[in-house]
Amino acid sequence: MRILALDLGTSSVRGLVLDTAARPLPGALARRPADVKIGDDGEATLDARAYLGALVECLDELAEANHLDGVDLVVASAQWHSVVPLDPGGAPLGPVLTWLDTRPVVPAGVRGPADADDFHRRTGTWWHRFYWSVRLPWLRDRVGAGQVRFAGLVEYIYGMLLDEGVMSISQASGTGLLDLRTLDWDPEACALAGVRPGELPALASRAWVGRLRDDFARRWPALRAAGWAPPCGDGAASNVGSGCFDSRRAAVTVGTSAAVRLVQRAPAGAELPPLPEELWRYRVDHDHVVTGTAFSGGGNLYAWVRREMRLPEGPELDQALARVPSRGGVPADSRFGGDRPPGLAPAGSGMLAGLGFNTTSVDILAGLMDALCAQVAVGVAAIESTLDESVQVVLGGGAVAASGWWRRAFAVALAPREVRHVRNPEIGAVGAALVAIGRLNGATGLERIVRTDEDESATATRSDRPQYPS
Ligand SMILES: Nc1ncnc2c1ncn2[C@@H]1O[C@H](COP(=O)(O)OP(=O)(O)OP(=O)(O)O)[C@@H](O)[C@H]1O
Ligand SMILES: O=C(O)[C@H](O)[C@@H](O)[C@H](O)[C@H](O)CO
Repeated sequence: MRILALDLGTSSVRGLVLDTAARPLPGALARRPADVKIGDDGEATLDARAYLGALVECLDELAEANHLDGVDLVVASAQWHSVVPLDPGGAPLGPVLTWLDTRPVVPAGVRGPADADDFHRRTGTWWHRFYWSVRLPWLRDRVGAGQVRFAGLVEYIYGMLLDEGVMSISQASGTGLLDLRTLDWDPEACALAGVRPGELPALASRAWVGRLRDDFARRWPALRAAGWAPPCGDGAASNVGSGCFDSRRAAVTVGTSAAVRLVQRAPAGAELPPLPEELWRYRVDHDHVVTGTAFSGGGNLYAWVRREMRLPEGPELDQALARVPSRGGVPADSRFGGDRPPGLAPAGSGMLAGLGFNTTSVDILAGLMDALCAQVAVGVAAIESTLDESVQVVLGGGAVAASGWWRRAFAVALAPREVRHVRNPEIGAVGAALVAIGRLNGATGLERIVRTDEDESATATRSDRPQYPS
């Protein structure tokens, strides 16, 4: 048995083939960049058709190299919170609003949830521009009077590729419209969203399995008989792929964006664990919740410095960074993309301070990376506030896989906690596979988790190493 894992990320779309234990098979990876359109007004959108096209190209590439042979399960780690308006035939009526889009505003004159604390406990979210309770009325105003339904990016894609389009419990929880205990749409959140029956995707049952539509099965015959599992929210998948699926370990993931989260068992219908007021909560699956805080600045900060300043690359960058101690970069505010909920700072809230004639692009990068470490440290403390003991922290994601300096800065910011690191940058894909095959017990499929102070040890195997340039 082989597993095809799709990673529907923000800066790229990837398809990877994994073995039965959810270990990536060497060389079986196809990747296409995704092009987020960023506007000065807070726009951050993706073109749905172009994104689907990029995924189709990834699968064509894997099929061409016969990597899809023997695949019988397809899983996906997909970005949470995105939304695209669709016409009744499933065609996009506009671009996909991503998590980074800060334009939606709460409508004037509308009273929010009757009991904001209870709303937060039930949905794990707030009445905030980030969630569908605010995004759908804003989008509806823009698409005009015709018939419309709403889907996330992955529901649009599955709707095009598969014989039946549904929304997984994990993806639905990222909308902010799901009651996390009953696993049904929350009536008050849906009323705030102004959503009518039939305008939201159907929720996938625990046993749901999708199949490729005939035209795509002809294109990729190796996938004709494969079952497609309900997609997992990328944050949830990243925790599981980092080996963090119980209260002992929190995952810090730095991909395009960043987050710190804790997975806990909470079967459907059971009472949920306590939720600190500054943290969100979503679902991994029918049996687990994930609680945490996220930041819009992550690997995109590195991408910005690289694009806008003369940042050295590869070993030259590593050597220049080695001269900057942790907390030695310029004082910085990394909120270039604005606040994530519950914060309200708009896009463009980043800041650099203490610049001098000797300041280099590397000092600026270090300051921005350190600023994120400090935000994450506050998040870890909030997560620990509901637990009896402090957590072990596992770092993962493409950006920390590529940057030893960032890993060491996290270890300093999170001390005295034990900080470990997953070398494999494909934690989302691995995690989505582990969730789909029900192996949330750590027995198999996880890349070796190493201590950050063992990072540069000569024991790293080729497949352990980051696949991104430094
Ligand atoms: N040397 C480096 N130092 C810091 N960040 C880096 C480095 N090299 C790459 N990155 C960043 O890593 C990010 C890519 O990570 P990853 O592939 O996990 O993201 P993604 O899956 O697209 O994002 P997300 O999961 O948030 O949607 C990019 O934002 C890139 O700028
Ligand atoms: O846990 C997380 O990582 C966040 O909650 C998500 O908001 C992701 O950042 C988003 O899906 C973009 O990838």
